This record gives sequence, C-alpha cells and structure tokens, in this order.
Amino acid sequence: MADVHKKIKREGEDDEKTLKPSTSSSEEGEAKVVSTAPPHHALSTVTIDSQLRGSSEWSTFNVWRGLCCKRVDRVQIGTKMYETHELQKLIPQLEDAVQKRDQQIRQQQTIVETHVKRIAELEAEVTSLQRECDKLRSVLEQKAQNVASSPGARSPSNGSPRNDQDKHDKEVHDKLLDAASRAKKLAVSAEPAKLDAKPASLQHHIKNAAAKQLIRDAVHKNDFLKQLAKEQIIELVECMYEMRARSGQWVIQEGEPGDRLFVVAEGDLTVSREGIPLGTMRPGTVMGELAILYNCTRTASVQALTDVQLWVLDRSVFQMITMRLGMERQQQLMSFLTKVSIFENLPEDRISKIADVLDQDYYAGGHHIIRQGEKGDTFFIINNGQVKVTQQIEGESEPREIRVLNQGDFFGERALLGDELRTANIIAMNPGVEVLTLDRESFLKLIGDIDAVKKDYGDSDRLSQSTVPIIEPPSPTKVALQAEFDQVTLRNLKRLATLGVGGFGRVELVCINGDKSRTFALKALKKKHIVDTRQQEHIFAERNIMLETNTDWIVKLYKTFRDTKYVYMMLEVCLGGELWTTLRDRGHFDDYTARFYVACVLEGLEYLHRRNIVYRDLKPENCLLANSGYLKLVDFGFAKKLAPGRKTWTFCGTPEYVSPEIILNKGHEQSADYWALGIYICELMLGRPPFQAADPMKTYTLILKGVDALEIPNRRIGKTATALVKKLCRDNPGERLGSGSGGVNDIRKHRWFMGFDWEGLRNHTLKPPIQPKVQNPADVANFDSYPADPDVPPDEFSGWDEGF
Ligand SMILES: Nc1ncnc2c1ncn2[C@@H]1O[C@H](COP(=O)(O)OP(=O)(O)OP(=O)(O)O)[C@@H](O)[C@H]1O
Ligand SMILES: Nc1nc2c(ncn2[C@@H]2O[C@@H]3COP(=O)(O)O[C@H]3[C@H]2O)c(=O)[nH]1
Ligand SMILES: Nc1nc2c(ncn2[C@@H]2O[C@@H]3COP(=O)(O)O[C@H]3[C@H]2O)c(=O)[nH]1
Repeated sequence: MADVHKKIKREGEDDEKTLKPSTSSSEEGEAKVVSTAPPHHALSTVTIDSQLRGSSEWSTFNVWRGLCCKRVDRVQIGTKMYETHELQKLIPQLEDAVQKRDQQIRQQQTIVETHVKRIAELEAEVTSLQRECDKLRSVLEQKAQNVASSPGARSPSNGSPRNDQDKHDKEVHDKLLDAASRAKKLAVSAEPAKLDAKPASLQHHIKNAAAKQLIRDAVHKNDFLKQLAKEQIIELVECMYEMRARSGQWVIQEGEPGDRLFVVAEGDLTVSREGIPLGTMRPGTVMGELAILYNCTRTASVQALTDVQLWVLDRSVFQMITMRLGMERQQQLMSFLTKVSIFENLPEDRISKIADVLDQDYYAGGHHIIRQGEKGDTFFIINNGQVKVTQQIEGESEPREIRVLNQGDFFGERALLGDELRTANIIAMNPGVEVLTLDRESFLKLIGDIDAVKKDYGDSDRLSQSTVPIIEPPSPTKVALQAEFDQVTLRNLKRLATLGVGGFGRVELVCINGDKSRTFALKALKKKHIVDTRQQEHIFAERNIMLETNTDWIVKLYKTFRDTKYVYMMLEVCLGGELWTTLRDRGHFDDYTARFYVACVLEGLEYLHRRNIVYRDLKPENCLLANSGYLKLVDFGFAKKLAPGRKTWTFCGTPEYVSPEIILNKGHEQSADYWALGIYICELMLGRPPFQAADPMKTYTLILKGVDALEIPNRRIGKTATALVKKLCRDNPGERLGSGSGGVNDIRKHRWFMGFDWEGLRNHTLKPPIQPKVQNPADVANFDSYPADPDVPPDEFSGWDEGF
C-alpha cells in the first residue's frame, strides 16, 4: 500500500494549480496541517507521513476528513500551505478519483489472476511436452544405438522418391517420426505368462472410497489405461497396494528395469533425467505405466520431494487382471457353445473363433426380437431364457404359436441364407432372454452355408482341415544337409562377416573349414541376457519351431550348438539382405512390388498357421531376400505352437505391429498375424508403419483407436489396398480376413491380388520385382556393416540350455 502514499502525492501535484499555497517549512515528503482554531485548540501542525502508509485510500481520506472537522484552517504539504476549505472542495473529486482507481485495480487484479491461471496451464503443458521430449529422446537414443552399430548404414539418397514426397510431409512431428522410422524397430516381450492355463487369484487391498476415486480419476486421465474395460478398471483399483516414501527417497531410478506402475496419492515428487529436473508429479497422476506391459527401462528418475503416498500395481497383477477378463469370457462362452447342438461336432478352434465374434444382447419379456417379413441380418443363440416362435399362417387372424426355444437353441438363420426376409416371429418370454448374436458376414464366414452347418451335427470335413496336425517329413535336401552337418562343430565354423545384430546377440556369416563356396548364417545368442530377460522359453520355441519347419518361405535351421556363453543356430543364409534395408533405400514400394512381398509372407504364414504356429513378429526387418529375390521369414523368437483353439497371453512383438488384443491382454492367436499383415502392407506402401508415435505407449493408444482413424487411402496406398488393410486390421480378431473358414484363401481372393500368379510364385517362375546383386556366397554387400562387439558376456551355467 506504499502506492497509496504515492498516489496521494500525485493527486496533490495534479491539483496544485488550483490551490493557493502558503509557505511553511517541512521535511521532504511530509504534509503538515496548520490549525487556526482557538487557543485551547492550540495551533496544531499535523504531519502526514509514513503513518499513512499501509492504510487504505479510504482511511487516508477519513484522516483528512477528521482534520477538517477539527476546523483546521490551513494545511502544509511539503513546503506549501493550503487553505482547508479549498482542500475540502477537493474531497469529492478525490473520492471519485479513488473509486475509479479502485475499479481499475480490481480490473487489473482480474487480469493478473487470468494470467496466473494461464501460466499454470502453460507450465503443465511444458511439463507434459518435456516428458514427451524425454521419452522421444530415449526412443531415439535407443534407435540411434541401433543405427550406430551399423556405421555403413546408408541414408536415403537425394532425389529418391521419398525425398520428393517428404516435401509435402507434415512439419516437425513427421520429421521426428521419419527419423524414428529410418531406424529398425525393436521387438519387445514380457516374460512368457505362466498363466496360460489358469489365472491365479487376485489379492485386493483395502482402501477408502476417496482413495479409490483418486485412482479411478488418474486412470481415466491416462490415455492408455482409460481404454481398459470397466470391470478391469474396477479390479485394478482394488488390487493396487499402498507404498510410502519419505522426503528425499528415490521411487524410480533411471535406467533400471521397471515392473510396476504408480499413482501418486499424496505429496509431490520430482522427475529428473541425468540429474536435470524435468518436472513435478502431483497427486492424481500415473507414472511408469509402460512397465506394466513388459519389461522396459525407466526413462527418468523420480524422487519424493515431500513424504509421499503412492498406489502401486505390479505387472504380474495387471497381466492377470487383463488376461482374466478375456479368459473368463472366452472360457464361459466356449463351455456354453460346445453344448449348443449345432456346434456339437465343430472343432474347438472353430468354436473359439465363433466365441470371439459373438455379441451379447438382452430382451425383456414380450419384446419382439424378430418380426416375420422384416429384413434380417442377425443370427441368434439363446444364452439364457426362452423365446416363443409364432408364424402368420394364411387365413388365420392371429399368428400361430409354433414352438418355444430354450437355452442353447438358435434362430434367425433362414434370413441369412438367401431370402433375407424373416420367416417367423420370435418373442422373448418372461422374465427376459439373453442372446448371443452374430452378424451376417461372420455367420456366413464362420458357420458356412446352412447345409454345411446341418451336416456338421455329425462332422465337418471343411473345418477339420485346420486342426488335423500336418506331419510332413522334412524335404530330402534339409534332411540330407542336416545329416551332412552332423559332424560339424563350432570349431569348424569360420567367421567371415557380421550380417546383423539382434536383441540377444549377433548373426555372423560363416563357412565350414574355410570353404567359402558354401556359407551359412550363425546366430549367436547371449545366454546371460536370455536368462536376465527370462526368454529361455522363447529361445527354445524358436529352436524347436525352426527345426520343425521345412519350406521355401522360412529360413532353414540346420544345426544348433551351445557353449558357456552363447547358444547358436546355424541357418540357411539369405544374401539379398533385409527387406527393411531395401525399403529404407527405396522409400516405399508400389502395389506391384508390395504385392509380391506380401504374397511371399502369406505363403509363410499359411504354412505356420496350418501347424498351429503363431509367428508374432512380422515386420520388414524379419523378411530376408534370398539370392533369387524371393522372401523368407527369419527370427522365430516369438513364434509359438498353440493347442488347437487355444490362445496365448504373453505380450510380445514389435510395438508398431502388435494387435489390440495383445495390448489389452485379451489372449491372442494366429489372427494376430493377420493384423500384422495389414500393418506390413501399409509399411511397404507408405514407407513407415501406419501406427507410429514418439513412444510405445502412444503407439499403443493409436493402435487402439483403430485403422479407421488412419488417413488412408492416400497418394501412396490406394483404395483397393486400403480395403484389404481394413479387412485385415479389424479390432475383433475373429472378423479379420483369414480368420474365417476360408482361411488364408480369403486373403488371396481379395481384389488387391486380382490376377496375381500364385502358381508362378509357388514354383518360383514368377519374376521377383527386385533382383538383389549377390556376387558370391561370401558377398555381404546387401547388409549394413557392423563394428565388432566389444562386450564379452559372462559365462552362464544355470543349465537351462540343456538339450539346445
Ligand atoms: N539367415 C540369415 N541370413 C542372412 N542374414 C540373417 C539371417 N538371419 C539373421 N540375419 C540378419 O541378422 C539380423 C538379426 O537376426 P534375428 O532377427 O534373427 O536376430 P534377433 O536377435 O532375434 O533379433 P531381434 O532382436 O530383432 O528379434 C536380421 O535382421 C538379418 O539382418
Ligand atoms: N521420461 C520422463 N518421464 C517422466 C516425466 N515426467 C514424469 N515422468 C514419469 O517418470 C517415469 C519414470 O519411469 P518410466 O520411464 O517408467 O515412466 C516415467 C513417467 O511416467 C518426464 O518429463 N520425462
Ligand atoms: N420359418 C420357421 N422358422 C422357425 C421355426 N422355428 C423356429 N424358427 C426360427 O425363426 C426364425 C425367424 O427368422 P428367420 O426366418 O431368419 O429364421 C427363423 C428360424 O430360425 C419354424 O417352424 N419355421
């Protein structure tokens, strides 16, 4: 309120012209009031100085008023004297001026408050952008390490089609993504879920309603978590347990592997990276959520600024929650459907697919579910309750009651089988009925025509196709080669060059006893790293599946070795390089080129799926070009053989390629590969995967938004290819092209493949779109060059690799 004092002075100065000053001395800045009242009132000189400071303007004027009431005649302000009556005249003016000033102050205060609020909002935005930058930096650093380990990596040459297109690409965001997409995509995996058979029980932790609400609010504010089903969120809230940390204690350490998520309940925490503060975490925020999907490195450190209370969720619990819902629903439906008469003899995998696409509906008693004569598109199975079937018969005034259908009975098939019009009425009976429904497309795809369904009461030749295990003897060449290499030991293999670097080790070009006329790829995996990341089961699955497969579309595994540090796989070599490298150098492929590489993959996937193997890591990085220009799948680290009709729950794959059911842990099977096939088509034609963001969590959020949110068709990916992608990338795995009774043939029949020479592809007479240049069996020109790996892993003696 020092301002008040100044203001009074200023008002005085303004009014100086109108006053008649008398002279008197006074100290600078003081105002004296000289009284001319009778003696008992003794002449008084009142000094108004800093006493006034701190008082409001109104009380200042009250002092003036008071002085005037004392009938003081003259007032000295500074060195000048003023007549009191003159000053009195000024009071209303001054009051008015003060009022105006007050109003101005209030207005200014409102403006200041708005600015303060905006500053807080901007600060929050900066924090969030900072976090994004940080995540992005960590992703790019990881990718950069990948690229750095290949100094020979070429960047796209100027004037390439990609550069022309880039001119039109959107601003910085696209540039960053483009930089990321030029780096190889990293695969991620949780430790295999031991829960495949039966979910364990979940422990609830007591918390009050306010705590539950705080967690729920935090979950709903989080882009990823809010997409969970309502029941899953309820369970997640119940299962979180309390953790407290004292001021100064570290809650998360940068660089450590993470396996839990936190919700801040009380207190503040500071986030830093390499010692540099990044922001503050306040109550109601979620942190570390990527860690509940799979093992990932913490990107920042988090320290308690005050004593804090946190709610914690472990990855294993999150997996159980998400898996349980999918499994329970699946199990309930499966056990119900196997009892439904029309499905009695269907194989389990067919029923499982039907279960995936069924929806559930409820009708109150008396409600007409179907009306005779209407157009119909839905097939129904009664899950609970009863319905009455009535039919309008010519000559009868009322529909005639024909029969009552019970739990397990079905209806609505006739309109789907041709005439489209309903042939009877279906009315829900009291107290109501619960039905499972299937749309026309799924009905026709999964149950086939009605005759086949009827015939299926006893058997189904068509469906048994996919479940009878195919036991083919390995082709003579593979058997002969395996026999030939029987005596080969690690010592016989000579390293010629490095072909690639993977998550667990390196792949070297080798020859036997110096004979460079025949070369192989030797994949060496660090045992310690495998154990540390609990991937033993995946590595064994890779070995077993690759030993079992014998086709032109999959790289052949001839022999395996092991020593104290590594396990090894001696593989058929593909010297044309990775499809990823060709794609990177060309920018993107046209329809003709992409179609060939998609067709090769389709052959490979069909081969695997017929053996109940799900591949789970389709991407251009895992497609190798043989010298002939034909494509082969490599890297079976995530492949898994499933029991017919069964699903698996382990989160694995490459973030840009994982399907929604993998992200949401609903259980997945071969149809996850069809999703990936859709993504693969997009990547080949766009030059980058369609769902790509700065960090995996954002990628998953985009994936969950679905393909309809993508800006396709566009100038690179046309209408027909888009139509195929959209049929492959359906959110519901059972609705994906390839999942129906027609299998992979449904994909081959799609119009994008119209006129494609499948026969020519199979017998290798079809000319590949790109012919790789390979001079000799030791020519590695089609591979990036890699520096030697200075890291010698420690010995590992736990014995997990027994039998490798
Ligand atoms: N048979 C082969 N012929 C030629 N190159 C190969 C062969 N196998 C692997 N490579 C090269 O080595 C790279 C890594 O191989 P692979 O993907 O099998 O290893 P990984 O450790 O499982 O990798 P990731 O961590 O990406 O899953 C391949 O991308 C490829 O460039
Ligand atoms: N990297 C980073 N993490 C942040 C930031 N602000 C909050 N966090 C949280 O800190 C957590 C550290 O561990 P995670 O990487 O698992 O997840 C991180 C985020 O949830 C930020 O600015 N950068
Ligand atoms: N037409 C006919 N439909 C019946 C009968 N009993 C049950 N329905 C079911 O009633 C359904 C009515 O719709 P739809 O014609 O699609 O399919 C029909 C059958 O599924 C019956 O005796 N006659």
